[in-house]
Amino acid sequence: MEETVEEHLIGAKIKVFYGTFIDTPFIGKLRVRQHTAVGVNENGTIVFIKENCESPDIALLEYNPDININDNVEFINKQCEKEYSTFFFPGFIDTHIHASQYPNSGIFGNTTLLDWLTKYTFPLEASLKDLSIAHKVYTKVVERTLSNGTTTAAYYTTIDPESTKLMAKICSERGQRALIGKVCMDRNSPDTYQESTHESLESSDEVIAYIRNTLKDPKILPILTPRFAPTCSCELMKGLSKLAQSYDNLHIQTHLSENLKEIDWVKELFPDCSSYTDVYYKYGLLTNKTILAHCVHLSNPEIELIKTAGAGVAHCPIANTSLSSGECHVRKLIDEGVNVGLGTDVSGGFSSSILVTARQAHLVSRHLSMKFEDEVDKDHMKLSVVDALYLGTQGGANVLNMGDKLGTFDVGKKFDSQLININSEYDPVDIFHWQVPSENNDSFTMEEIISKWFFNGDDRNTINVWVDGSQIL
Ligand SMILES: Nc1nc2[nH]cnc2c(=O)[nH]1
Ligand SMILES: [Zn+2]
Repeated sequence: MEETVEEHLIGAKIKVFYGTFIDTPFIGKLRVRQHTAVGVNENGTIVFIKENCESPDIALLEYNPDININDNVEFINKQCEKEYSTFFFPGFIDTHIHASQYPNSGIFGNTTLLDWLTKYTFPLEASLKDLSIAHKVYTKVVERTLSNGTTTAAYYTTIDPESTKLMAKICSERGQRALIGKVCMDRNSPDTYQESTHESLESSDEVIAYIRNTLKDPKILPILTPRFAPTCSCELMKGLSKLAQSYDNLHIQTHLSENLKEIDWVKELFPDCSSYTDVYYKYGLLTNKTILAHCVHLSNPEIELIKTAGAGVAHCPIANTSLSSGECHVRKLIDEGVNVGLGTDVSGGFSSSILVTARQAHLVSRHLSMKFEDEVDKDHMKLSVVDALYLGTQGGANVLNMGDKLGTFDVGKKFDSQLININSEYDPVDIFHWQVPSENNDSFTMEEIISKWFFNGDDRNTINVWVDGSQIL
């Protein structure tokens, strides 16, 4: 017999999270909701939110008066006496990270992009063909990103399909939401780390088939990954574009306009294209599901192309400083209507934490502002703490074309969350008693408390993590 909708609701399991919820629904906006109950169904989707309610069971019964509270409900009560100190915050979204480069975090010396690739990066990536090494590295990077509150990541692996499948399996088993991309590069690469055009396309297809038909975890998605134009032939890029279309618009990720020498090289390699961005446009790789890492030196027509395509930018401020690439004009991109999120870009970036990356985005925007004469322009270039947190959550979700599913706490979205505690014995934030938000004039606002966490916090403050409503840390 078919269940009625009501019977289904009565029998269904539900989790009700209760406490303080903080998120950034749009750039510049910090939303703080206290004494709030958030109901999450078995699929990990938020089904109700009730603000300012005395207890979570009242909110639940309002949502469904017939529910059997004893059997079908799990309450996760994190409302503390010290309301300011423990709060749910959306899981961070890393829109650009090379899982395979994790062992080199912090190793870049004085190199810049092209010699860094040759000296450090290609040899390391090649070594992950050994599955036992790949297993160690990939297990560690997933553990590390999760402990820093990253619930979704767009990963690059290497050119090797077997270890790429292993990475997808590790993410699935550990419960992280991930886009997994086998790197494609069929020219201008070392002999020991290069594939033919045919191999690159075949093995990309093999990884897609594994993720879709064998792994079958809806949280794990394949993403086509032409490394960057200099290492991809026109045939390869055309082939990948076809592959993306044949699977109903697959995600694509690549690098764009990171370093001036790289840009000159692209001009030489593609004399028929009007710009670096035009290369990806011409070969069908610029879609509303394309993630473009860096975008430091874009011209106005390139920004227009990206905007029209609906592609997103992964801003990687740590890597851009470490490899001396330049400063991305994040505010300008946002003003022009381009989606921007944050990428750790491990190991061009030395940290796998989006909180550290957001901090760096904040600082880089101040360096950029110093180049402007006009006081209004100077100020406008600066990203606030709240802006940077937006980029690490909802901004990133928009870049992945998942803005309606991830990034904030709203009905219909997935419950991907971290629980932040900024008043535990070993935490590094150090809020003093007179700073605790209260009626007292000297106390801090919640925005100031968030600012202390933003600049001083680390993984010790991320005490739990949920993806799709399931606790995984
Ligand atoms: N930062 C960075 N830029 C790239 N451009 C091409 N490959 C890479 C890479 O691995 N890291
Ligand atoms: Zn990168």
